Amino acid sequence: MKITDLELHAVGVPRQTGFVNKHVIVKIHTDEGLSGIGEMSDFSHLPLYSVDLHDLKRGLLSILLGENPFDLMKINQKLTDNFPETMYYYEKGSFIRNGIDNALHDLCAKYLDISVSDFLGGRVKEKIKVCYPIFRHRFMEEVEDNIKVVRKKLEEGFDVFRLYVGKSLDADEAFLSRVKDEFGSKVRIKSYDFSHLLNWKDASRAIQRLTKHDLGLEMIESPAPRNDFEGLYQLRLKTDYPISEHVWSFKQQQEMIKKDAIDIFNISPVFIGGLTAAKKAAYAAEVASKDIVLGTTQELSIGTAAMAHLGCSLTNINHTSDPTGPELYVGDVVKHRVTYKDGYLHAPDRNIKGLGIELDESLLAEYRVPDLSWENVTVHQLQDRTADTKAQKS
Ligand SMILES: O=C(O)[C@@H](O)[C@H](O)[C@H](O)[C@@H](O)C(=O)O
Ligand SMILES: [Mg+2]
Ligand SMILES: [Mg+2]
Repeated sequence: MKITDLELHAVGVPRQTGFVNKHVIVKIHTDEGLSGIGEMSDFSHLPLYSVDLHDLKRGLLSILLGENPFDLMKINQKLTDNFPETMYYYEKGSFIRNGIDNALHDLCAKYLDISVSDFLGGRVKEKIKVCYPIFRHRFMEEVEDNIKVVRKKLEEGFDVFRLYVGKSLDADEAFLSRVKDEFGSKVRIKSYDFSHLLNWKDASRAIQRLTKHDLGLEMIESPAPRNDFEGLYQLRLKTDYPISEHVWSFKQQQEMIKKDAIDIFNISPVFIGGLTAAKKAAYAAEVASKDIVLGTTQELSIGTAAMAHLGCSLTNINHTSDPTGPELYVGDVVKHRVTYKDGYLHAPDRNIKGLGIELDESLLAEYRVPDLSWENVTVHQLQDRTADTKAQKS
């Protein structure tokens, strides 16, 4: 089987909050008549530059044309040579590699007439416990709106949430005590995510305040600037709560292992550049005796299905994971979205080959946007994933 062509389609899909995220849907065609689909998820993160899709397609074709999709290691090596790791969380090269690697997995599994999880090594489970995100409070008046989100999602079966914190600790605390008063033990908040906004000493003081409201806290995420391994290590000594951090390069993962800087690796294919790379990061974590959690950029259904296949094939996910994109977006580009039930992400039926997800061409056309260019967005909108333009005073 040889790769003969590639299609890249940019789509803009709004979230329930009104915030629009741009993704790229990938199709890889072969001389066997088989095609694979993938997703380069959520380009709507800082830094403010955009990828030119015509250029990208030309470059990727120069890497992929004529290759056998089963040569995953060779192709991934070529991709990494051309879209190298940069030690930056939201590096767009990783999103690009991920979309291609997703589609290659879909293609190879379809060719073999098996599901992607069987291609990845089989299943250890059928579903993954996940949590719904509560985006960062900037103002006290946002607390009641977020309580409404908890109320609604609890009715839909989500009993675990994670909370982005660190901009208004008063509001963070008010939210936590409201959750406790209204929902008691029916709701858990599994992590506080500082998103690298604070230095470790400020984060340490914030952790002291926020952990007074422990509602089932499993981890504290990104409580130091990116790549501040020493800061993470210092924090780890100061708190009994496990510290988690995203993995965005193998060098960074190596430094975190060497420094014993964290307890839990947050692994998502999009940030490390594909299923192949994510598997490697998960195995590295296992060798280093660290836990893992499946992270997210909030993918659409294709990206989420890829993660569900991966997650169900790994033996060392021992924390509530994060992928809930299809629950956040108002639409999708597939015939049937991935399934969430009782707070679990279910892997697509194992009897369906490939990713088990079918593109819907009319939805693809409906959400298509001409390119990945930026509309008017502010830094706080990008950091806090909100359509609200009201800025903080300080
Ligand atoms: O755990 C995280 O840090 C998040 O999922 C973070 O990456 C978010 O900004 C996410 O990517 C989103 O788009 O909401
Ligand atoms: Mg995070
Ligand atoms: Mg994202």
